Amino acid sequence: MITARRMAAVDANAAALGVPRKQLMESSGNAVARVVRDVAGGEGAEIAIVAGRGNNGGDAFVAARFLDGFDTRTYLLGRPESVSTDIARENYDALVEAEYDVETVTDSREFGLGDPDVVVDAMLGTGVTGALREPEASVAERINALDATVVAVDVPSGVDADTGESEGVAVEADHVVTFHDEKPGLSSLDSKVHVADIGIPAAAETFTGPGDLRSLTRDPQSHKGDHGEVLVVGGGPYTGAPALAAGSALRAGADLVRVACPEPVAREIQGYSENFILVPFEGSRFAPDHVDDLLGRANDHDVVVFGPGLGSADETLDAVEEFLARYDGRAVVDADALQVVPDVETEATLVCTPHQGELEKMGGTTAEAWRERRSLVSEFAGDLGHTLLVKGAYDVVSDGSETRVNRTGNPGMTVGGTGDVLAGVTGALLSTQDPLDAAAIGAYANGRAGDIVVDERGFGLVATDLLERVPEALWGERDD
Ligand SMILES: NC(=O)C1=CN([C@@H]2O[C@H](COP(=O)(O)OP(=O)(O)OC[C@H]3O[C@@H](n4cnc5c(N)ncnc54)[C@H](O)[C@@H]3O)[C@@H](O)[C@H]2O)[C@@H](O)CC1
Ligand SMILES: [K+]
Repeated sequence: MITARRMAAVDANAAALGVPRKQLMESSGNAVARVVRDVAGGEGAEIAIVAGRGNNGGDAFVAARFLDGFDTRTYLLGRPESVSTDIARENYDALVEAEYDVETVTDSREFGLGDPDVVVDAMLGTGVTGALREPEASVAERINALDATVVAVDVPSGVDADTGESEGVAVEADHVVTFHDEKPGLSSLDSKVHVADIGIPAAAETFTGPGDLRSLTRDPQSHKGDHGEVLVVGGGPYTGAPALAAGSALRAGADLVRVACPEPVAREIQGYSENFILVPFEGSRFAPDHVDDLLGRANDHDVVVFGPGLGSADETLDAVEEFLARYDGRAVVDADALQVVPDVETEATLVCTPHQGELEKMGGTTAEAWRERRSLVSEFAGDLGHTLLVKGAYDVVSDGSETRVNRTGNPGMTVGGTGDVLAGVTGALLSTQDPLDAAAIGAYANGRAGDIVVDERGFGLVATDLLERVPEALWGERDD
C-alpha cells in the first residue's frame, strides 16, 4: 500500500537512482496497454483513449503506441500547448509525428466518443484536487453512460487515490491499472485493480533520497510558531551537547528553541549564541524535583529533545523516567536518556536515536549487514511501540511497520557532537512531520550536511561545521 505523497517521493528517489520518470511512464503505458488487450476481445476492437493534460494523460499516450492492431483513437482534452509536463508532451508529440489517430478536444460540447468497445480513462490521476472541473466532469458523465469496458489509468478520474472518495462526479471504471503498489483508496471501489510493476527499484523505497525531502514545504502565509517550538532538555556534565542540539533545531527550521538546563550550564551556553532562549533550573543536573515544572513547559512546545549532555546519574535517569511516564506529547530521546525508554509506560510519541551500543543497552540487537539490521530494528521498534533511528554507516529508521535505510554521511562524522546535531534536526522536523518521516529526513539531512563539509574540505570536520550546513542539506538544490 502506498499513498500518493509517498509515491511522489519514491518516484523522485528513483530518478536520483538513475531511473527517470519518463522511463517509468513508458512502463506504465505498456502495462495499461496489456490490460486493454486482455479486455478488448481481440484485435479490431475499437478503443477510445481519453487523455488529460498531466502525466496521467502521458501514460495513455504511451499506451496508444502499444496498441497497434486495434482501432484506437486518442483524444487530448485541451490544446497540445496546455499539456503540463515535458514528458507527457513528448509522448503526445511522438503520437502525432508517427501519424497515430489523435484528436484534440477544445470544445467538449462537440465531443462525441462514438461507441467504442474499450475506453481508457486517463484524464486525471493522483494530481486531482477537489471536484472534477470542466471539461473533465461532463466527459466523465459521458464515459459512464457508455456500454464500453472502462479501463482507468492509475486511479479513476475524480477519485482520491488515498481515500477512494470523490467530491463530485467521477469515472466509474471496470478496471484500474495502478502502478508500483496498491493505493489505499482503490479497494473501496467496484473496479478490478491491476497493480503493475513499472520498474521502480526497491532501493527507491528502501533508501532515503531527495524525494524524502519533498514533504518539507513552507507555506508563504505561515506565522511564527507554525514550524515548531522545540524544548531541548539537556546539559549537566556536558554543556556543548544541548547547545548543538538547540542550534541544529534552529537550522532545521524550528521557529523557537528553548533550552532547559542546569543554571551553571545556562550561563555557559548564553555565551555561545544570542539565538538561544534559556530556561535554567536549580542545581547541577536534571533531577526528580524539576519534573513538575518541566512538564508544564514541555506542554507549551511541539517537541521535546531529551538527552544531549544529561549524563547518567541515577537521579537524572529517575527524573527522565518520571517525565516520560507523565508526558503525552512528542519527543526525541537521545544519549543517556535512551536507557530508560524500554522500562517506561508512556503515552508520548517518541523518536529514539541510539547508536548501536545504545541500542544494545536498550535491549535491542544489531548485526553487521544492513539487511539483517533492518529486520532487527523493525522488530525492536514494534516491540517498543516507538520510532527508532539507529545510527551507523547505514542508519536504520523504523516504526515497526515501515522501515527506511539512510546511506548519506561519511566516516568523518564519527567525531563527537554529530549525534546532538541529528537529535536537534530530528526534533525540529518532528514538529511538522510524522515520526518516521522526521527520523528519515533527519538522518538523510544530517548525513548530507556531513557529505557537503567533507566534499569541500576533506575530513577533520567538527559538529559545528555540520550544523551550518543543515539548511543546505534540507533545502538546497533538490534533485527532483
Ligand atoms: N508518481 C509516479 O511515480 C508516476 C506517475 N505516473 C502518472 O502520473 C500521474 C500523476 O500525474 P500528474 O501529477 O501530472 O497529475 P495528473 O495527470 O493526475 O493531473 C494533473 C493535471 O490535472 C489538473 N487538475 C487537478 N485537479 C483537477 C480537477 N479537479 N479538475 C480538472 N483538472 C484538474 C491539474 O491542473 C494538472 O494539469 C499518476 O496518476 C500516474 O498516472 C506514471 O507516469 C508513472 C510514475
Ligand atoms: K485516470
